Amino acid sequence: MMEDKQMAAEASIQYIKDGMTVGLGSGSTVNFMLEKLAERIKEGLTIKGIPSSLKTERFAKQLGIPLTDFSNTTKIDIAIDGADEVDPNLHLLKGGGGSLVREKIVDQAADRLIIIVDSSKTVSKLGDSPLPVEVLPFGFEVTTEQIAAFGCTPVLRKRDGQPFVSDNGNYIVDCKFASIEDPQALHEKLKQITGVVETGLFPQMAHNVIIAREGRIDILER
Ligand SMILES: O=C(CO)[C@H](O)[C@H](O)COP(=O)(O)O
Repeated sequence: MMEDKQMAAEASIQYIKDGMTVGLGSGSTVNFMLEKLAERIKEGLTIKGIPSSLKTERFAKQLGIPLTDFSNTTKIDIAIDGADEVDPNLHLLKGGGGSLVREKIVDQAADRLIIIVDSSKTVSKLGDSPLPVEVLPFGFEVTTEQIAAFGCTPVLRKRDGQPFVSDNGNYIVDCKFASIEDPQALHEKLKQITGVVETGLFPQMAHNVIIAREGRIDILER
């Protein structure tokens, strides 16, 4: 049986039309979307993708999806991306895969952002998972203390015992808050810290969220 992530991913393909520039998100759910998109392209669909991570870029190239970049166009018709948490207002928490900065640039450039998730990602309030925050490596110790002052427990993300390094050469601090009452306000506060590059809070950005739950699809609209 098709898993829910794949089902949500495939349901997003209907929104992609001939001639579009498509923002390609990151993560395992997006990878299912890329596989289906590659099939449509082989059947004759003409699109160009702008990837939001080096991983997505590599996989899209492997699948034969034509790519472009912001040096050719700054207009994205539609972006399709995953998320780690989605609340009832369609605010998102992202960055579990560490691609939040490029994802936000791509998602914000899109006329329409479609999020694809399985039902495990739906929450009544954001903050069950730690909030990923991308920080400059220089002075990350200071930046992390300043982030903690907003009421969370920050943990520097590591891989093989070393700091995880994002596609942009930065670190990620995973910040566990008791709960996130106002995602926009928290995002704005964190962004005021000089060493913070970007937060994984994406409030008021998704136009649609496609949720697959035990083989059934729900499409939420903002
Ligand atoms: O924000 C992300 C990466 O930075 C991903 O979209 C998010 O982690 C969802 O991943 P998956 O589809 O593998 O569950």
